[in-house]
Amino acid sequence: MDDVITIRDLHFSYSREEVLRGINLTLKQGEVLGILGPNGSGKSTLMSIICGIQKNWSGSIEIMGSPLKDYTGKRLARILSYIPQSFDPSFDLKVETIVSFGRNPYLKGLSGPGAKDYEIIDEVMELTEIYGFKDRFFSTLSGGEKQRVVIAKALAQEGRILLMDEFTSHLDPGHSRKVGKIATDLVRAKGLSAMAVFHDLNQAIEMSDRLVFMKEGKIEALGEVWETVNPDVIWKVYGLRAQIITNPITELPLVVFYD
Ligand SMILES: Nc1ncnc2c1ncn2[C@@H]1O[C@H](COP(=O)(O)OP(=O)(O)OP(=O)(O)O)[C@@H](O)[C@H]1O
Repeated sequence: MDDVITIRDLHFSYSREEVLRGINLTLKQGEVLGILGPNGSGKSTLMSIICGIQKNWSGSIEIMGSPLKDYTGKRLARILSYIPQSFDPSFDLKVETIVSFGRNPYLKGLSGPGAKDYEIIDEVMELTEIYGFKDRFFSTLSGGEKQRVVIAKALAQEGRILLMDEFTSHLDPGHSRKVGKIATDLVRAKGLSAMAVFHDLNQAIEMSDRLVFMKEGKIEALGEVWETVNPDVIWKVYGLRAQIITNPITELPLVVFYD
């Protein structure tokens, strides 16, 4: 498998204290890489560096074989789609308009989206089950509905790499599974690659090919699910005692906490 993102010795600090302290990891073509770790361990910071929001980092990051620092914003946006934890537009806009922003990296000059763009916009709104309220204003939606709009916008961007930061955390269990599955099925069907931050360990196990456990800006464990999910790692990372059993349906690890 080729690597679509390669990160070597990444360091970053917002002020004096380092938040990322020597991160080494790769995202392989076609995989979902789940990122786990307690609050403040640096997961969102890592995502925001990869998608070009945070700048003053040191180390090396290559995306599709080119240094991240060589990308323009528009070129990066055609490759990377970022789904943040929350999205707060400064103006209240209709759902369809927000989803259509996903097509911006493809538009020329001041021209708006064309027929082909609208085909894609409609398709992703159907997929994420928001088509029914495409003419409503964003501010009138529930938290979970808003999150589905943000996911649709990212899908409309058609990046080869999806970066998803706790992207199902506002969703009810039904939509969380459904939207999670849409994203991972899409990654697999279209040969995309994804990095996704999770807090729910069992959801991360189900959705990911490999897992990264972060703690205090460092990687504690990295590898396939059965290699990384064990009581020692969970104790070190979260300070929680857990037993790992085999999920009788998926045959994947199932984490049961007993603290
Ligand atoms: N804009 C900022 N300015 C200063 N410090 C920040 C800023 N954003 C994050 N931090 C700090 O950086 C550290 C890592 O934060 P980050 O948001 O990356 O963690 P996280 O693992 O994503 O946490 P969570 O699970 O709570 O979302 C934390 O100590 C946080 O307080």
